[in-house]
Amino acid sequence: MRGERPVRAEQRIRVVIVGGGTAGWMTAAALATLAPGAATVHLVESQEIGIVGVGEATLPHLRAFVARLGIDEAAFMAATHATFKLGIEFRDFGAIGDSYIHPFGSYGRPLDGVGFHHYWLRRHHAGATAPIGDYSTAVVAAAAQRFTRPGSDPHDLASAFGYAYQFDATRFAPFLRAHAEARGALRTEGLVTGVDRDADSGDVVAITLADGQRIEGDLFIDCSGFRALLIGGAMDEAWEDWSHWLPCDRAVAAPCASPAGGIEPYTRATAMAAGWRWRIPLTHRIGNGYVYSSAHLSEGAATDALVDALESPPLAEPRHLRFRAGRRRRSWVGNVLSIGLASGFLEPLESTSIYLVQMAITQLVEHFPAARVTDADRDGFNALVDAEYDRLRDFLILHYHATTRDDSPFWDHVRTMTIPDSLAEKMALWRQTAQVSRYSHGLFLEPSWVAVYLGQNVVPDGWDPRADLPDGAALDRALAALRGGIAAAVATMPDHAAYLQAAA
Ligand SMILES: Cc1cc2nc3c(=O)[nH]c(=O)nc-3n(C[C@H](O)[C@H](O)[C@H](O)COP(=O)(O)OP(=O)(O)OC[C@H]3O[C@@H](n4cnc5c(N)ncnc54)[C@H](O)[C@@H]3O)c2cc1C
Repeated sequence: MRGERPVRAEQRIRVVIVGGGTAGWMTAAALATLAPGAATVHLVESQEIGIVGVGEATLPHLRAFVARLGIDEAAFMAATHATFKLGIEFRDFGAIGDSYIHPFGSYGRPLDGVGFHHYWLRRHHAGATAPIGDYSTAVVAAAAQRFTRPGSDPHDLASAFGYAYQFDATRFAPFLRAHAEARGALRTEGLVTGVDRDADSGDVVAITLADGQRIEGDLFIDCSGFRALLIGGAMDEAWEDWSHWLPCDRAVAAPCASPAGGIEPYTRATAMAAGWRWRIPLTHRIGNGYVYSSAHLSEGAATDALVDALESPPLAEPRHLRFRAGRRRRSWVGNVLSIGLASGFLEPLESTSIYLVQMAITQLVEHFPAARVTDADRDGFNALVDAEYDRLRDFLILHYHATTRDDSPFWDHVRTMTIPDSLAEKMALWRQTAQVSRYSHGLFLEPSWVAVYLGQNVVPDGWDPRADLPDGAALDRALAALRGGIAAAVATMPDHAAYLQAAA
């Protein structure tokens, strides 16, 4: 599998996956479903070690994964106690008391090729008070706790949004396991204790387990989580550390009972003294956690702050997790490819980890060697993974850096720290021209950046001059009609909790 060495033409490629968390079973399910003629799949996991098992909020892309694997959405949602998600509400980030929703979907509609937010900025600077969220169907529906699946006409305002899921992460991997095993994936329970490498090529040829079993393969996928047994251990691939920009390195998590009333179709992130707290409503409980910087807060104080903030007593002992922001210098080295926490970690502020797993799997399936793996395949894969990680890193840093908070050492640090040049350039472009750096693929396109910039009070003084062309009164009427149309469309949507019940 290395360089130009042909793979064994007479057989399917033997894929060995180390790790049975979300990353491992997503990979196994995808390969068993999408490449059954090309690969055999053998997954090794150790229940003694267990899985991270947090990761309850997702992005709309997961729907495509579920659909492509032929998974029935209703069955998947029932098995994982899932709710629908229209975006993330950020509280207290730009300043204490502030709140905005980063929606899955656009604001308004572009007019004559000019983005809607330019028109909004023009009217905002003229004194108009309606927040930009009033022009997003996802924001208005989320705030009203209403939900329906979008229709197929993208020009219809009522359909101008996407949705994702909030689910019980401990149930996702077992659900996918059943799917993968039904399609021929093999599973072995055991602790990996050794890795055999070819002396000449450096490729991994086999892993050995504590009970002496030896499992050979052609392609090894490291889904061993933070342990990174193959990519970090055997291949010793360097780690690029980003903790100077993203200092949160701990989390404490605890579920609590759902309050009476509705179920919010959105995740909430509330800024705290030394990080932020998530709140994720599922059908049977609320998931909560405090992501914090251990340089600024002790474990005990973080736990107390989380428990104090819960709506009801915790349903389980608080769980403590440790991590570091960053990524492997290369995710695919030789015949070892890392997916999930083994390849990198970005805190869950924008629910990006499972997306990154999915993106890597999609690339793997697309690059899946028909006959041989070339350096170009590996380089192409690594370049895409790097680009995604680097852009997400900048997007997350923006949430911290774009603040006026000076109420704790943590917020003083992130407000005043030196940010990556790539983010400084993006912010300068926005401030000067109200333009968002464009890229054609990947995560978080223009509306997402607009949501966070405006939500955190980074408001440019100018806008695209073409937005000055329409007559002011006519523009006001058009904006009012848009708001009214969205409000009317949302008013016809069912209550989210009732919709879930009807769909169950
Ligand atoms: C606090 C926190 C909150 C998060 N929230 C979100 C979120 O809201 N949304 C989101 O998308 N993501 C979130 N994530 C990330 C998400 O949890 C992970 O991306 C996802 O669970 C994938 O984990 P994994 O499969 O890579 O690793 P793990 O779940 O750690 O699985 C590792 C596997 O490797 C196995 N293993 C390890 N060593 C050995 C060995 N020696 N022998 C055999 N097996 C071994 C383990 O048994 C396990 O099966 C969050 C992460 C954290 C830490």
